[in-house]
Amino acid sequence: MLLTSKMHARGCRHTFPCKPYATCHVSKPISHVQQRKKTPRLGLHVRLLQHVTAQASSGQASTVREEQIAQLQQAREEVLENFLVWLVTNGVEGIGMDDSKVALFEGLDGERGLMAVELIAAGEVVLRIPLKLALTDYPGDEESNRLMYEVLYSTLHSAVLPSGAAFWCNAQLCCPQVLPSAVPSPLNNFSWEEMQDIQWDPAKAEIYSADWLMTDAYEQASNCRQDDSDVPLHADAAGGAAASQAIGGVTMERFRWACSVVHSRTFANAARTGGVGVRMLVPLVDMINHGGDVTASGSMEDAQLLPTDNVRWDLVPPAGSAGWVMAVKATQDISPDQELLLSYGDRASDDYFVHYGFVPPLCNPHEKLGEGGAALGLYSGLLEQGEQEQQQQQAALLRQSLPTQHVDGLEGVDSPNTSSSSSSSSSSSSNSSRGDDGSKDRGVGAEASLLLPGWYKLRVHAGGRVDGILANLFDTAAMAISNSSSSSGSSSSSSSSSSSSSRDSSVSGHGEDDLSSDAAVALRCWQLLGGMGTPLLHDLWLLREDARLRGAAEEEIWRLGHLCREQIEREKLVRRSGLWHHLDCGSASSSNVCSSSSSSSSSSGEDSDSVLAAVEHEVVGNASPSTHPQLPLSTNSRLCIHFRFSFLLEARAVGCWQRREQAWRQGRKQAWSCWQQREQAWSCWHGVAGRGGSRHGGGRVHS
Ligand SMILES: C[S@@+](CC[C@H](N)C(=O)[O-])C[C@H]1O[C@@H](n2cnc3c(N)ncnc32)[C@H](O)[C@@H]1O
Repeated sequence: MLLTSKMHARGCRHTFPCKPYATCHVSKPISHVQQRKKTPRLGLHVRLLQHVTAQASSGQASTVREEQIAQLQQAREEVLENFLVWLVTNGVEGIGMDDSKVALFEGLDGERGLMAVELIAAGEVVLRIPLKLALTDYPGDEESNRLMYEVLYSTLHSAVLPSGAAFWCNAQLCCPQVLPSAVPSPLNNFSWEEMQDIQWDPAKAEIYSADWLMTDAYEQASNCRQDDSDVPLHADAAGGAAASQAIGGVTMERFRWACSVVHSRTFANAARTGGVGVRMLVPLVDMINHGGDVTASGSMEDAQLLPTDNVRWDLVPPAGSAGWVMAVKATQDISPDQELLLSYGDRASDDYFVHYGFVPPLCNPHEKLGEGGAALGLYSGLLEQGEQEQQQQQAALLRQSLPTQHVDGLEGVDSPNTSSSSSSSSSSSSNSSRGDDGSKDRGVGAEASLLLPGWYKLRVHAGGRVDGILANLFDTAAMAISNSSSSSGSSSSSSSSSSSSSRDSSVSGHGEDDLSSDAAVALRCWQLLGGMGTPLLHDLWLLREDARLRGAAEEEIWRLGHLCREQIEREKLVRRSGLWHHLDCGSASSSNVCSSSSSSSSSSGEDSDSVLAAVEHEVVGNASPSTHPQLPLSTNSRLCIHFRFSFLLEARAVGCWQRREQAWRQGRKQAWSCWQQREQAWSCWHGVAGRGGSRHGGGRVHS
């Protein structure tokens, strides 16, 4: 079914090098391989950028740089032109011809994509790619270049190696450089030092574990080869045997590259029986960049989401002599010059960061909302190993007390029956190292003590990961606990007769506990942020200075300056609140959130005040770009900072807002009056969580 090496060889020899455009009647290929000056994105092709940056900092004459850039551009243009010709000669429709509405482009950062050159109407099929050109993992397909990929890295040893060999073979023969030389993700190209710069433990853990799996897979496959053993590495005997054949000549580096290509550029359809069906790397479709959802107003306080993707793909069954085709269809009108964007799925930011090497622009509403997949690390690290069993039992108890529609996905939450006691016991064991144990909490000020009960109720022990369903569950759990307590007129321990009374009341009331649970999330954000070495304001300031040094557009510099100013305001708010001192879970926390100097030097309020003032002076005073050892930022550092900022502050906070928004929308006046009463306290929490500045904006009227 798929293109054989022979066909490739024929196509290559006779088509590309000799008469590229005449042969396939492409009359305007060059204009279709458009150069477009795009706003630089995160997730750049590092090698090229590093090259250019190195030249820049070595102070060589700009003409040398320009020449090099021109040469590189020319080489890349050629690659794309050859690729276009290859596509057209192999039956791809919708690109490269006079009447084509779609063109390939390459941004100055080296990222390619597809764009409309003419108006495309919603519903129109814009591209048709014969699936014979794809690399798939469809097992029965003898002709295919098997990309035996089965979602988990652990199976890659029987997967990518065979495909790798075949795949490179194909690529050699058609357009080798069309695939990126390195996928700009931490998995692929972060040094050890850069890894430390990530500062977000769940993401790091994911990278380490994927790294381990890749290494392990490679080693197992190599051993298999060395032993000349026929023992399959995988339950699928064909895959195992293929792996043993294909390892020859494939270096570890190449193997890792193949894994990241597979991860960042393949699509899978859904299997009839559920789960992933056939995984495909489809040329050209793999050039389409991601467009995710945004909130309608651009503010995370808005619950209405708008998709920014404008195309989707469908598999079209064979008709007549033609085989399977992947059809790319517009899902909304696309005007000329607009980029074609495909949704890679509703994922949390760390998923994009780790596997694709970019962070969605502020803000990604799917941090908490994805079903199961959008896992959050909000509560990671709270659980000591030994507690797991106990927590599972408690979770089982809680299950009984929740409305059944909320139970799916529950992994572990304190039981209503035992919430007080278990909270205090677990807080002493699991949080002692973080300094947020009960003794700290006892010293918290009046406003905070209003909020902290929710924190206890929401203590989550879900193996460190919390997903969207679970996050909502926490609310429900808190509601159930609180309502059953209040209906019985006593504390949470009185909710032991879980079941029916808590079910009923949990459905009707969402107010105070919703706020409490938001506070719990906000507090957790605070703590997590506190665990990071780099102060947020400093991060933001670095981003802005970097943008200025890079000569970024005024708009971008202004935006970053604006974010800095907002953050300064938040930090001032937190200082004024008094909560600052009470909730200081250690000097790292305070300095991290609220100062721009290193954690060790800023544990005292005065120190950090003066640093804040200094940054304020720089930011507000719009001083000329500062010199700083980290400047200009490397691509990876910039990516890390965006990740920290976007993921931790904005995304984490959105959960609080969305849930409150929900309460408002559902007309829960109780929630609103509660909100008003706690206005003061909330400004503090939201200052911490990063949404304080815009809370009053947007003209929303609640009565
Ligand atoms: C399927 S490929 C898309 C084509 C890719 N731009 C290229 O040049 O080959 C996925 C990669 O494109 C980049 N990418 C896709 N969507 C992006 C986005 N919204 N922002 C930044 N980079 C994006 C990332 O580097 C990602 O790993």
